[in-house]
Amino acid sequence: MKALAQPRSGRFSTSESLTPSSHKQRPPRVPKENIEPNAMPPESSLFRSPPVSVKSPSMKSRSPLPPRPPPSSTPLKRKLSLETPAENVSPLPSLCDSGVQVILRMRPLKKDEDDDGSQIVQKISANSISIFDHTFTFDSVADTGSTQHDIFQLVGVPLVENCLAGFNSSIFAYGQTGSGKTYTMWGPSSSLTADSSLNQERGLTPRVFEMLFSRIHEEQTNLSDKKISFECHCSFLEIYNEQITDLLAPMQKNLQIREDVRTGVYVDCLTEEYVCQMKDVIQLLIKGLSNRKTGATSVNLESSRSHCVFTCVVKCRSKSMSDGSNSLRTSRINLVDLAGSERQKSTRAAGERLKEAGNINRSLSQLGNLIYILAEVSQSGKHRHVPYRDSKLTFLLQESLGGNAKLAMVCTVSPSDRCKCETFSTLRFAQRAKAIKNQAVVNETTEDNVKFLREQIRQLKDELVRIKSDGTYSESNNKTTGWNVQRSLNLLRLSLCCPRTLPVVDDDGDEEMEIVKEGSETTYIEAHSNSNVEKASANEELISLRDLKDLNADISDTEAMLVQLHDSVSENVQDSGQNGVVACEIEQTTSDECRTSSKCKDIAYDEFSIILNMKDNICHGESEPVKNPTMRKSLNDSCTEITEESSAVVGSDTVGAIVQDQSYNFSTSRSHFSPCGVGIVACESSFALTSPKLSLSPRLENCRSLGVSSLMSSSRKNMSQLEGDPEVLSVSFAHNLKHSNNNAHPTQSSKNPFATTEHLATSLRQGLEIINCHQLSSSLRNSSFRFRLNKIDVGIQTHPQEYNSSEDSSVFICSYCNNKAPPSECHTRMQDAGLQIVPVDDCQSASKSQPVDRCKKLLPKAVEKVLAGAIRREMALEDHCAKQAAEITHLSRLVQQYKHERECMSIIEQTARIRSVV
Ligand SMILES: Nc1ncnc2c1ncn2[C@@H]1O[C@H](COP(=O)(O)OP(=O)(O)OP(=O)(O)O)[C@@H](O)[C@H]1O
Repeated sequence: MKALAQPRSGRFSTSESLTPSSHKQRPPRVPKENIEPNAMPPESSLFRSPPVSVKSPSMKSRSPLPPRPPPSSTPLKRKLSLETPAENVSPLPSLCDSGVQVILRMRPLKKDEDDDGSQIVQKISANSISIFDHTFTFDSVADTGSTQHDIFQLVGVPLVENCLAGFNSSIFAYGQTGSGKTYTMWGPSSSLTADSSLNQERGLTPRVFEMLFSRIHEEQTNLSDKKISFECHCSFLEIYNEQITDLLAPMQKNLQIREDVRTGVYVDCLTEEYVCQMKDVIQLLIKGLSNRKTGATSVNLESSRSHCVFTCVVKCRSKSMSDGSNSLRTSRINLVDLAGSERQKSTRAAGERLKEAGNINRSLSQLGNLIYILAEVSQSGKHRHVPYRDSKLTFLLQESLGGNAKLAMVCTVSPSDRCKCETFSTLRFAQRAKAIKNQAVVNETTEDNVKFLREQIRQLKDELVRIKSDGTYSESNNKTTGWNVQRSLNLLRLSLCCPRTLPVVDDDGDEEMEIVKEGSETTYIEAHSNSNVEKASANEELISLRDLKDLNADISDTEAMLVQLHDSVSENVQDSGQNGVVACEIEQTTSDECRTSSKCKDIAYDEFSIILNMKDNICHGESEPVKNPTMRKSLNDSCTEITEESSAVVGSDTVGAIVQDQSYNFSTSRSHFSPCGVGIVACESSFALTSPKLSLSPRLENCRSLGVSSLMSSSRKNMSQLEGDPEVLSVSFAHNLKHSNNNAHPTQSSKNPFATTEHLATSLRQGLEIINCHQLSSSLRNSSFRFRLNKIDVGIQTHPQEYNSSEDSSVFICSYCNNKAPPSECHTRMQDAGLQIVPVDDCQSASKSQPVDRCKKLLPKAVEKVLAGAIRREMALEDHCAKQAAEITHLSRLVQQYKHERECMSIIEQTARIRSVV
């Protein structure tokens, strides 16, 4: 059985609520109603709408509240905004923007409090009090002499009238323990007797129902032109230690709060009793209150230890005698007696009482927080997260707090000096509550509504048939129905685009809250999880979104890497200039020139040689005769540290290095391996560009903060030979990366996440193509790498086979003197030195102050370390990126499939909803 069902005709009769994404959305808040806070509701006007402010555009523009969607966005909304209460001709509910009515009630001093008879709280006018030179103003102040009848007149009568007019209405009693909340709401238990009408102490609730039944009878008698029937159903629950218990069936504990698109929030399995007379209500009150958790504290002998909510849903069906039109008004009354806040110091609670007190205070604090936020939103107009789901109380009563209900709050205080802290706290709470603006609507469905909705159903059915038949969507039909079939899809798109910060679809606090609490995906899920079907889809969606989120993060990382690589590739292309030789090539640039060349220096610092090239060279190197088996194994494993013994490398390539502003030049022989086995053995692969591997996407997260940049010396000419103009590729790549980055950025949205995903994949592919081109080119020609390791700037340069083949292969650069020398001679020298890589100006520097030995030791180790690490990373990244690429493809397919299913699902759901409404 459903209870606490919030009639939401004001919601669901708007087109907004007809969309799957908006069923939880609160009606947008509008400017403050221009009525006196304490103004009584309209004269008994069951079928006359209560005062409603007409929202003119100018009024809207002055609103401090969050901007609303344009009123003409949908037909239903348009009607809603144009409606005037006087005319009351619209089939749609009238709208009433109302502030919270706050009454301050002071209970008389108790005997034990009456030390000197002085009261710290003084009533200074009908609606204000003073306390220690502070003045607080509310809607009304009921001092110690006020009676139960006074309170009823202040809040009870308006509640009844509002209820009969079709508004949801709530009264909350808030205050510290022992301040008189229970007394105010129900009266003393002795007052709840069969003949309670004679008891002057009976509380607000019995008085309200007395009046309600009386007014119902009155309406049925007086309005002779209409046939009217009323139905009232009551439920009674308590929230004790964050668990809901049915007070009318106390065996039913730990009930769950659920939400329904049509009826709103309700408590599952809560007993609802039909009541038609006062006696019925009194019985329920007695039963419920006797089941409520109470306990004795030092402050209150019969302290309520739970929040309790008495709810009555009143349905009024009327049929006009003149034109035979039917209408249904549904309103809901919530009478809430909150547990009292208490300080352990004053109540000296212990054991179970202490635990209760903790829960009570926490729950009240969450309520206070929510009130604070709602007040701030109402006053500043700023959009904020409203944490309705922080507690059962706020979640259950969310409609009363800032939503579709008229709310009155009776704040009770003790005038005793002992309670000044709690009293101040209550006064501040009351002041904040006063600032909240609810937006109540008349919950009425008329025949015109039904006609309108029938027409919508017809159109939706047509749309559904059309989409089922050809899978297309008609925008024109969308305009006529006012319902956007693609909205859910757009939400998905937005979610996909901004997985970390989902868009707030409307100024609905609850949805916003989900964003903060559950994360972006959850928001979307929550917003769509009011049916099992939706939940199932939502779960799938969640999985997809999470996957995409992770994937996006990975792609972002990869892209960042690619951008860096691309930058350096571009730079390298520039540096290569016309001759295609890197600027720092040792053969063409002396070490001094390198040092003095700012360009060279800039490049040298914080840059690292291209990892991919190393990998490629290793692969190519395998086809070369391997004279050092140890090294070969090392290469193949790619992960082991290369030992110095295995570093007797000589190839036809030349390796240059710059160590701490010193340039070194090294010669290698083709018949040997380098210590790192990378980029030194010349390759013989073809220039022909085969399809590049998709997976290469270096990732530098563990790269010891090495700045990475490729300095491969591939000329434009070579690139063109490979495939197209490299610059064209580069530009395209850069453009794509930039574009992809923009789209992938969490705070930025894109219109098409599917395109984004594919776009990223495309960018990755293109980027990798370029890198591979460079790899290929560089491995064939020459390349130089530079990096910085432990404050050492290192550069490595390889010279291509062709280059060397053009030279006399028996002659290469001497690593000692930087002169061309016969290999045997140089080899001997290198062996003597015990190093494969030696300073280029070793001969010269030996005579200088620079300690040559130190450089000799330093360089190989540094190079080995970094290169071995680089190879390892590169291999891992290759696998990783291959997986990513596969994942992207898979997800793209899933998303496309989901898109179609979702569209169809939305239409089916909407049709079902409208059918159920009708
Ligand atoms: N306005 C009042 N006139 C006379 N007696 C009052 C008034 N308000 C409260 N009392 C008395 O004060 C005592 C405490 O009141 P009550 O139980 O209503 O406090 P409470 O705020 O509900 O406390 P708790 O939060 O602990 O349940 C009761 O004995 C009640 O009869």
